[in-house]
Amino acid sequence: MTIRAPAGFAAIITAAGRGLRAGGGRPKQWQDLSGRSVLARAVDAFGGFERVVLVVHAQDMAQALAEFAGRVTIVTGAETRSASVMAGLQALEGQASHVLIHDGARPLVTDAVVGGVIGALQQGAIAAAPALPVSDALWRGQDGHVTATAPREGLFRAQTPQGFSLPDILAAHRAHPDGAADDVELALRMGHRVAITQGSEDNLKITWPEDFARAENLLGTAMDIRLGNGFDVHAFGPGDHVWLCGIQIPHTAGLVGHSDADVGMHALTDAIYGALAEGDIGRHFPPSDPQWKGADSAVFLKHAADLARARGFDFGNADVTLICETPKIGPHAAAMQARLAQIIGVDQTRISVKATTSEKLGFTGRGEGIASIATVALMKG
Ligand SMILES: Nc1ccn([C@@H]2O[C@H](COP(=O)(O)OP(=O)(O)OP(=O)(O)O)[C@@H](O)[C@H]2O)c(=O)n1
Ligand SMILES: C[C@](O)(CO)[C@H](O)COP(=O)(O)O
Repeated sequence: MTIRAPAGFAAIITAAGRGLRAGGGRPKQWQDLSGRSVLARAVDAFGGFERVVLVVHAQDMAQALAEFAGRVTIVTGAETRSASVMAGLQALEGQASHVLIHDGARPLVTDAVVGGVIGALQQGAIAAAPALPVSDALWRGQDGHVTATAPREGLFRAQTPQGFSLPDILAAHRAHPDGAADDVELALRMGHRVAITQGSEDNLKITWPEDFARAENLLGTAMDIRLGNGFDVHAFGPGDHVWLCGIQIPHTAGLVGHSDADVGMHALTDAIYGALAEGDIGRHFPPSDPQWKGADSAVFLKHAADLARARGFDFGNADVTLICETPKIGPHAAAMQARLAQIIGVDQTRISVKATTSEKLGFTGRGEGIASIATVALMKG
């Protein structure tokens, strides 16, 4: 159910930010959240409003028109959130009595939250906005240490949509072109009383990469299971040891590579990137970059594992197979499993390392190098 707004109530949805803190290939509001974009979910929440103005970045205008034309009025935003809001307000001037201003980055706003703001405005408030009381202790900190505590009584975490009488918030923006963190701050600067309405823990603002996983959990979407595979080969060359799955093994040859040439760890790292649709090691650690010359491949594996966790995934299991005639892997397999488990941060029982020969066939059979294949399962939900 989408709440039906009273006549004269309009909405502005701000979506012109670049989402730098959230990362990803494109701004957070355009990224997928369980099958629909963050922004599509935010826009849907205001489907019961007669007028909705969507503020987007100039670079996103084509996509916005393709996705939302006909449902909302689309205008171009500006450098700051306040300036983007101002662009939306100008588009609404004279066309509504009240406006609710909402972050396009808050996709899970509920009817109850929107209804609370509308209700307060209908009862005569010039401004009303949802918030939640701060429930954790508050500290000041510096250099990773607590320097002081701060009282939390009377403190709230501000959310959106923030609702206003349209002429009053327009006047506030015109009087303060320097902007503010949010629109309530501008209303306060004008001396308006702002009613606090009930916020919701579900109404999170997607800000950091891990917020996508939080939002997906709140949506209660089905478990997301990802499988990835990786394959790698390194040739033998001069040397007296090889690195395999993080363990140094004395050998009659070394493995040739830009990094430490740990073929097992590379295959596993690529399997994780594959499960995340994040390319391969070369994309994240280009071989053309001299800083990775001779690098410990644990750096690559840890990066991939951290990326999976940042996306909200836990490790189901990983299975690595080394393909070579020599050296013998069996005596080292347990140590390899332990080392891989340590780097990824999982119990050893979830990591398998095994080996096979290729029956003297092919390049591994001729002892020219070592190949490895790996499979990983990631789970979320
Ligand atoms: N110039 C801007 C900046 C922000 N916003 C919007 O305001 C909301 C809240 O801003 P924020 O979470 O800070 O988004 P970004 O500015 O995109 O994030 P970041 O600071 O991480 O780059 C978002 O929906 C964002 O798209 C906007 O319309 N115009
Ligand atoms: C408007 C807002 O979402 C209210 O909590 C918040 O002020 C936006 O802050 P940001 O620093 O632009 O993310």
